[in-house]
Amino acid sequence: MLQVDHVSFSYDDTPVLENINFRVKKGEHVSIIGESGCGKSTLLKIIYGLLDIEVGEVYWDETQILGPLYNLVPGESYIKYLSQDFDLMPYTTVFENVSQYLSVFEPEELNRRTQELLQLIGMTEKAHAKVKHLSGGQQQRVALARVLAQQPEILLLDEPFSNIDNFKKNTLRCDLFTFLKKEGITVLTVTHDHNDILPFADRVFVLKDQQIIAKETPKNLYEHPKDLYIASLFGEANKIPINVVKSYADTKRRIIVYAHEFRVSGKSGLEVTVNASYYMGGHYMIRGTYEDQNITFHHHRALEIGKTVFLNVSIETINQRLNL
Ligand SMILES: Nc1ncnc2c1ncn2[C@@H]1O[C@H](COP(=O)(O)OP(=O)(O)OP(=O)(O)O)[C@@H](O)[C@H]1O
Repeated sequence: MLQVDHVSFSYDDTPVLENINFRVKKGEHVSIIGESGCGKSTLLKIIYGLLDIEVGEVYWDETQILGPLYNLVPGESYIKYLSQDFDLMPYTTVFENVSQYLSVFEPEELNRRTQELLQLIGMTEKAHAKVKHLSGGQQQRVALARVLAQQPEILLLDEPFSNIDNFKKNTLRCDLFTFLKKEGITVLTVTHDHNDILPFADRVFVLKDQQIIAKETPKNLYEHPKDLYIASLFGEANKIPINVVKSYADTKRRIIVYAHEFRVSGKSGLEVTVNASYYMGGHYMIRGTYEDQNITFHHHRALEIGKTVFLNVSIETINQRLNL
């Protein structure tokens, strides 16, 4: 089990993390999300032992993970950190990069394991290409296979698909997260992309103002976001009074509604003046105003600027947000 107890950290005099506490079970997959600059990468670096913490402790089972003051070479064999800096051997081949840490005394196993990992990252055909001739996205995939070849017990991934195009990303993330579960590897993934989180994470930790403000399953977090900050990590979201979309509701409570949950209707609901329509492929994203509040919603066609429309929300969505 990974145990992070009362961890606080500052860069010089700027506090970044304050009293962070959590446990991650063996084989669990946790996503760490939050706005840019909130300290996600810093947290991974602390767990890997790249930074010295002023307060708190990090343990993997019985072993304390210490920073560079106490441990000059970070990264014990049980833990691997895949950062934006891929740490590859550019003048050798993809195969050599991936197999470097496998035993040469078991050539068949070395070959089998390397081929398995090359297949996982979709690079079998590039096995004999030199790494320096690969694109950024291909190098990122090789870096991933290289850390997996070292069979870590815990894997820290910092934006693991940031350089990879959508076409490859969907297959890769599905194959990778299935592989990690099968191998029982504990994973912490820092990401901005909710497609990395919703289908794959067991739990999501949300960082804000130096603290973890939520530790939930992806489904709970998405369906019952505590505030707009959390909802906005999953897409465009709005906070509106219930009684405006359901006139019979005698409550002034406000709920969060994702942009795709609004329906445009004839004459009752949230009265919105349209300011702009943006083509998004499968739908238009419409920006408008209700009283002085900005509202974003989806619609199947563009709407005229200045037009007034009424938005409704289904009773199922309202009940879900109210936890009924
Ligand atoms: N080496 C450093 N020295 C000083 N400040 C730093 C250093 N590294 C990061 N910071 C600052 O610490 C804060 C947290 O940075 P961090 O990289 O952990 O954020 P993040 O949540 O991973 O951001 P992003 O999502 O943009 O990658 C930021 O304000 C950043 O500017």
